[in-house]
Amino acid sequence: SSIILDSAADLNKLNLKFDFIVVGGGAAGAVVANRLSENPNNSVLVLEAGISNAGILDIIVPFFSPRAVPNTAVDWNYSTTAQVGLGGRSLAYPRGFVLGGSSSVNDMVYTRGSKEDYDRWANITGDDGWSWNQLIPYMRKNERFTPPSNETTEKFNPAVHGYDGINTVSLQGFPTVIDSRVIQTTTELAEFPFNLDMNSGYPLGIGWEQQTVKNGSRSSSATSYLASQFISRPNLHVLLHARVTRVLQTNSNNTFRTVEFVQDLAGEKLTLTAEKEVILSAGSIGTPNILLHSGIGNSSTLSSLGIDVVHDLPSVGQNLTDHALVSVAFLVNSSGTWEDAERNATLAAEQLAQWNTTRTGPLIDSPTPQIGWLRVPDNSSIFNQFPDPSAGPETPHYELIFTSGFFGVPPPTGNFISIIPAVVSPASRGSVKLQGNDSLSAPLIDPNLLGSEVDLLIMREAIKSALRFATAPAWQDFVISPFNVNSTYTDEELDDFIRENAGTVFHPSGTAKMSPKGATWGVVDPDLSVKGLSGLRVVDLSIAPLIPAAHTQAAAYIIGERGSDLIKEAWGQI
Ligand SMILES: Cc1cc2nc3c(=O)[nH]c(=O)nc-3n(C[C@H](O)[C@H](O)[C@H](O)COP(=O)(O)OP(=O)(O)OC[C@H]3O[C@@H](n4cnc5c(N)ncnc54)[C@H](O)[C@@H]3O)c2cc1C
Repeated sequence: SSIILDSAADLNKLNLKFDFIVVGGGAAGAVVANRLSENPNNSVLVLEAGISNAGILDIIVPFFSPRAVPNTAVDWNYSTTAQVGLGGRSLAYPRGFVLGGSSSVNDMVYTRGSKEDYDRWANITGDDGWSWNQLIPYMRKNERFTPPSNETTEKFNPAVHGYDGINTVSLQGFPTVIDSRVIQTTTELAEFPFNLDMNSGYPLGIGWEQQTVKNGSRSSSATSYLASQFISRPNLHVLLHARVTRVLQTNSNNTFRTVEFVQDLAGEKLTLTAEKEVILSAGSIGTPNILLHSGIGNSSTLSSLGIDVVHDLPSVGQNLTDHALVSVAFLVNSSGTWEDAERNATLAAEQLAQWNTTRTGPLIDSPTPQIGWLRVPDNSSIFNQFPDPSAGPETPHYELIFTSGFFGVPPPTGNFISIIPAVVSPASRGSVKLQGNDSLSAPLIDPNLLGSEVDLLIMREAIKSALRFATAPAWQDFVISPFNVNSTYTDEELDDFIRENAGTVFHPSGTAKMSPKGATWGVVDPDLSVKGLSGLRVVDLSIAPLIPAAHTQAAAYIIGERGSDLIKEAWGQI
């Protein structure tokens, strides 16, 4: 009996009390709901603003992930403020509006980040529980590593994976025209070494992508942590179309266990009170938005917006950090790139039929067969001007994402591949702010992409690196020429190219960041409880004090796993 409900009236009829109310059924929220409801004595409710994930082809078929967002029914359909670092452009800023949250709409790349990334969290928070070594058990609780049955260990290191976790992680199952050339390049150009497994804590080098795909379909937090065997627990309920507008004081002044929500944007405001705790898992945009509308934030800014201040916490919504990317496209002399099916409806229909009938073919994989993680050399003049923004010498400054097709809308003719550099240890910081006191209006989202000069300089180097990669002998009978940028560009021309073309990897983090217990800055303590309040915790990527140099879903899952244990610990359940 599935207990996913659509209407609060149906929930009320059940006449239940809930120990824990989880706000947002995304990557981290679904983990919390699953782990807390393992204990049959805990009654757990998830309030998810978005829709059901069931039956939506664009989020089930891995290769269709770029169609899932932006501007669809499963997207919050946000956009950013004008980005200074991008020449004043505003970008679409998708977030999953669906059970599973952004894990239901993301591109399925699964990367943990570096050991140094998490050790830096431990240093900043003063809690060694956030160090890499202590988080390994939580990485393994998340991961059910399931390489294709014919896969050898030439593509991964079996020793670093979890095999009994809940979320399936696999390797690409269908070959692409770039695979052998990318790997051959690692034997030809010393600056691009092969890395057998980028999830070992030591990501530097070029290697095979690991992806959240199970038997040819997306594995999201909704299909894994909220799979039927879990959602059928009598002590776990999920209410969809339930958009939390505020958390409210319960009884005493500093206790916040009551949530206010709406099901219909024009409808009445409903409230529910948790017996034990409310857990905000609404993500790096949703969580600060709820806190600010609740009067928890910078008191003078809130007052000026006409919001009653209940708790002065100036860091709420600050520290928004994201990864910028830009695509370097190459014209190639080969068929077998994405453009073939993009320009041929018959071929596209055949591929879908193959996926439908046998879960084989090109649609079973995310669009990213290989990835590289690289550093600007230590002796670069960049570091005479700016401190190194990375977590340490084993942590990348930038990433190269390899695809066997044109990233974005392809030109009318020609076959393409793309190498997509991204700045993964950025210095730029932005913010989530309110535009007014209407709790249903969209917040002002400023990721400040490439807003710090050092990030722009690193992006320049990353583009040059992508261009050098494609000059290896491995590409000589394949690449005809770079298509949208080339090695004759001056630094000024590169900067113009970046500002005109850069976008986001969709990794907003850090807007409710952790700090040491007792610190006057930060939003949550290392146990993820909101500073100065009781009954209220945050468990999602917003608590990251610094963005990991990685695609961020693994971090969100890890936070969900450790966060669940911290809650159980607080209630004497472990
Ligand atoms: C287009 C896209 C591509 C991406 N690609 C990758 C990738 O390939 N690899 C990778 O590792 N990461 C990727 N990411 C990022 C990754 O998915 C996120 O970092 C991760 O999902 C964050 O987890 P979270 O739990 O913090 O938030 P989310 O997963 O976003 O969950 C937040 C949930 O809260 C709900 N919510 C928000 N506000 C409210 C409210 N007021 N009331 C009730 N519910 C609310 C949302 O609807 C959502 O379900 C991508 C993201 C996007 C958008």
